[in-house]
Amino acid sequence: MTYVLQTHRLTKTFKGKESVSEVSMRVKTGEIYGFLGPNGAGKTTIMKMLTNLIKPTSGEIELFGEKLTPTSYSMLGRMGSIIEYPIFYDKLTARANLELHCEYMGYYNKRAIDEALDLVQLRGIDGKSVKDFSLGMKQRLGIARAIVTKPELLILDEPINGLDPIGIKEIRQLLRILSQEYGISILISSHLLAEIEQLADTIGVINHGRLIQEVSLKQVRETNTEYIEFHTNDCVKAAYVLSHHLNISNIRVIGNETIRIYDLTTPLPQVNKVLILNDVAVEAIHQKNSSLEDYFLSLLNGGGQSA
Ligand SMILES: Nc1ncnc2c1ncn2[C@@H]1O[C@H](COP(=O)(O)OP(=O)(O)OP(=O)(O)O)[C@@H](O)[C@H]1O
Repeated sequence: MTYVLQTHRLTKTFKGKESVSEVSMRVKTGEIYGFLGPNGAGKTTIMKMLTNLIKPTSGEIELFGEKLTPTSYSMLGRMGSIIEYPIFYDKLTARANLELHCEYMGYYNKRAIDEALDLVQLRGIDGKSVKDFSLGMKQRLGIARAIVTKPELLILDEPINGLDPIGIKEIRQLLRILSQEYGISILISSHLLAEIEQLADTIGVINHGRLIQEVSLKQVRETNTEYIEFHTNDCVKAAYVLSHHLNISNIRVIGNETIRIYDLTTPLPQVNKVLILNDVAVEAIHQKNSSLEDYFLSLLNGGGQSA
């Protein structure tokens, strides 16, 4: 397994307050990694450090297997990014903006601009001034600018924020093409699970500057589709009985009185019986379907610890 990007205890402090705290994340080469967290969680700050726009207070960043330093210019040339809102020279045309960017990056390949414009479906209107572009068109032009120099890694900060459903679908399709057909690794952030769950291979959940969880979506889907839930006044004892008498380890304790069992190999009546036989008071035991949303919400709300 190779990683295109890794951070080691990455931390950023602004005026004595930690906005990013000891984040150690790993993005596999070729995957789409979704950064999920509410506004203010620290996503943009991390992305700014990854692209050398701001300097970490402590910790390390490794890109393409090498440590990022303030002078890693060649490494930055292997990345494309949109951090916060993409800014253009408004009076210039879309094509002129891309030409300027290529010049700035020292990248000279006449065909690359046409290819990037084709990919984001702006080829026919690339002679228009950017000031006449809609938000969706600007986002697509931002992606064209990020990919025109043929990067191996794309870093996109909320690229679908503010777009209508059609615009969101277009960007999603485009990112899938970039990943699957061009083999570009992508790190994308969003505060909405629905926006990235259809796209990402791995999700890193971030809240209050900390990486709470890094999981493969496939794994989450497999383990969180169905579960048995019950209430009890002794979660510790219940967890012990489940583990030692029924050999069930995939459980989640929610708050003080609720337990979820994600391993459904033992039928509900049997679970109930064994708990009662071992003097665990069980209330309202039932089988439920969980959604990905429940799973991530419980992480963000601080509830749930894997036993
Ligand atoms: N230059 C700065 N000076 C002081 N505080 C900052 C600065 N940049 C970011 N912060 C703070 O760091 C925290 C994380 O902000 P950040 O923008 O990284 O979050 P985010 O997850 O990207 O959220 P959003 O989606 O709203 O941008 C916030 O509390 C923010 O106020």
